[in-house]
Amino acid sequence: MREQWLKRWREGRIGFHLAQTHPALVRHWKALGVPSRAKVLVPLCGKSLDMRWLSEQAHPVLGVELAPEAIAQFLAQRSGDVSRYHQAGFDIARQGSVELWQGDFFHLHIRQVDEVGAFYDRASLIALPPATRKRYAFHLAQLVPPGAKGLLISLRRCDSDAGPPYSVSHEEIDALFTPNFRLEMLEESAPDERGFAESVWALERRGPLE
Ligand SMILES: C[S@@+](CC[C@H](N)C(=O)[O-])C[C@H]1O[C@@H](n2cnc3c(N)ncnc32)[C@H](O)[C@@H]1O
Repeated sequence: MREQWLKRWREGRIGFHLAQTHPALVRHWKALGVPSRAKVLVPLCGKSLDMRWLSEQAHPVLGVELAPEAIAQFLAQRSGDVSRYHQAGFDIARQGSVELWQGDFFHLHIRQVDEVGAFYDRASLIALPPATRKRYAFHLAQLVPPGAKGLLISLRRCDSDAGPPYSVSHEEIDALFTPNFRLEMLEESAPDERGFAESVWALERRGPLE
C-alpha cells in the first residue's frame, strides 16, 4: 500500500486533492471548541490546503505524509523560508507554523507529538485497507491526549469494497473510534457521480477512566 501511494504521487494521480479549503472544515471547525493555538495533527496530509487554513486560524500544524512530492508541492505553493531537519526517521520541513513530517504515520511516536492538542483527518481512512484502518484508529488514539478534539471526513459507497478510495461504512467508523473517542456525525452529503457520500464527524479523545 505504501508503494502504491508513492507511485500515485510520482505519476501525479492525485484526484483526491482539493484546490480549495474543504468547506466542511470551514463550516464545523469553530464549533468543535478546539482551544485557540492548539497544535493540530493532520495524519496522511497530502498537500492539503486545509493545513494552510488551520494555520491561518492560529493553529500550529503537524502534517504527516509518506510522499516527498506532496511535501515539495505544498511548500512550493507559497514563498517563505523553509527550515529542514531530521528526527527519528522523519524528514521534517517547516514553513511558517506548518511542519510537514515526511515518513510513515505508523512510525510516529507519542514522544514526537507531545504538543499536539487536536487533529484533522480528511480521507485517511479511505486511503487504507480494512485491517490497516483498525491500526490507524488505535494509533491516532495513542498520539492525542485525553480531551483532544478533531474532525474526521470520510467516504462511503454501498456497492464496492475495491479501493482506494475505500468505502468506509458508518458502522465501521463507529466501531473503530468508539473505544477511545466520543463520536458524533455532523453531516453527510448526497452521493456524488461515483456513488460516494462524504460524512463529517466530530471526535473527542476519551480519558482513561471514561
Ligand atoms: C486520500 S489521500 C488524502 C490526502 C489529504 N488528507 C487530502 O485531504 O488531500 C491519502 C494520503 O495519505 C498518504 N499516505 C498513505 N499511507 C500513509 C502512511 N502510512 N503514512 C503517511 N502518509 C500516508 C498518501 O500518500 C496520500 O497522500
